[in-house]
Amino acid sequence: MDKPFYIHRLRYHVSLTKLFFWAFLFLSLIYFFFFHPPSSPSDSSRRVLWGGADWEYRVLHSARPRSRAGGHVVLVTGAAGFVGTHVSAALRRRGDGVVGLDNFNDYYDPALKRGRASLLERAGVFVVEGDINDSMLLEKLFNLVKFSHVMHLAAQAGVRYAMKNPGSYVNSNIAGFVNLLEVCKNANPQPAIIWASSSSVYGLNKKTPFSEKDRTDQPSSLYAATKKAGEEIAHTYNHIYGLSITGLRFFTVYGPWGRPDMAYFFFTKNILKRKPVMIFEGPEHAAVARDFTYIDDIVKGCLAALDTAKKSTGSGGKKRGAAQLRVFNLGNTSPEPVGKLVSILEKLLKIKAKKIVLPIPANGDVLFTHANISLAQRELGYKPSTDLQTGLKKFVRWYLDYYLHSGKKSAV
Ligand SMILES: O=C(O)[C@H]1O[C@H](OP(=O)(O)OP(=O)(O)OC[C@H]2O[C@@H](n3ccc(=O)[nH]c3=O)[C@H](O)[C@@H]2O)[C@H](O)[C@@H](O)[C@@H]1O
Repeated sequence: MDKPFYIHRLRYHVSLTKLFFWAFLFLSLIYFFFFHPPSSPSDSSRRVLWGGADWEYRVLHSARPRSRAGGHVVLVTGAAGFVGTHVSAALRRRGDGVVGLDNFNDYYDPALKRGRASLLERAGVFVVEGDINDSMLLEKLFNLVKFSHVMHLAAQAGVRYAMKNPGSYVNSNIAGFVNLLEVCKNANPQPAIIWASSSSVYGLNKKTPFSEKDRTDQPSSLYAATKKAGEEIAHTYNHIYGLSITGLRFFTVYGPWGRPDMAYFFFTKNILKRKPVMIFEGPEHAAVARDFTYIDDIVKGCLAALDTAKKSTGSGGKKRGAAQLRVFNLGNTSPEPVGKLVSILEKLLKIKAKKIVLPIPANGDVLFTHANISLAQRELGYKPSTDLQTGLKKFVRWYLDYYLHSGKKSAV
């Protein structure tokens, strides 16, 4: 017996609905897997924030050295970062052409990064918003400007965060670094590269003070491992393409406009808010110590590394001769226990800290750092001159001014 007409119509509607449902699901999956931007804090490369005549004018203007004779033309990656801001400002102050690059990721309060970029803007440095993983952007910048140097300070920093977001370290410190070197090696002329390694590469090394000749094959955090990988990658690009590369192993850099994820910074915040600070200690109550190094000393070391860097020898991806490859410790040669850091802050803030002493968690932190700086002293004339008390005094003055007197909210 024939089914009534409305039954056929109903079936037709049901299969049409099913078809739409499956088509929608299929398209959603394609969008999610192929077009959905990744959520890593350091990846903003898919947002196009650059280009256009006005943008090009600003890049070219920023890249122009103050005097036409001499003067370097430097691309500073991570320019809105702590060290990047100070180095960019110092280069510009002495007349070099400086173009900044930063992805303004939200690893810590991006408002602080925007504040640093405004500071640079006023000093005549344009900070391009973009990612070191964006080859098209890097190529565009190198097509516009003949950079003599790249000061590569963009990185995923922080030792302990590597356990939470390992991918961001691989993305910035390895993939991003390789991407930058690929563009540098193809550039004509090739720039000389100075980049930020880290004292953490010494890892479980027991010999102190740490010398550049000591072993660095026992990293105790993924962060340290990616910085060590960077040093090996630098060797390869120097060897194959004739890029001149200088790695700087920074030792716990601190100071005004610093990083809110670092202990001295969030200890200050906690003490002011009457919240406890946790002081880590080693086995048998051994003090955990760092060779805290003040930002102005680090800036001098960075500029000296840039000024003594020899030219790369290759061009357009071809090596034409052996090129310079260097690595230097930039520390303070004066390790101080974390407890001492807290007692200096207590005096400067005139507030007693609520201290909780606890065993150092297995989170990648090392117990002790101490730089031997004789190589940097000899080759760069590097001579740190700021002790922890003096440096923290300057930091606290800035902190109070920036957060309390200006009414800004402190976010970690
Ligand atoms: O110089 C370096 O190689 C590294 O210095 C710092 O790493 P770190 O020395 O661990 O600096 P903080 O995170 O500020 O820690 C300083 C000290 O305070 C200790 N700490 C940290 C946090 C805390 O709650 N309590 C505490 O006692 C740490 O164990 C460490 O000894 C930076 O965060 C890294 O990006 C950099 O590469």
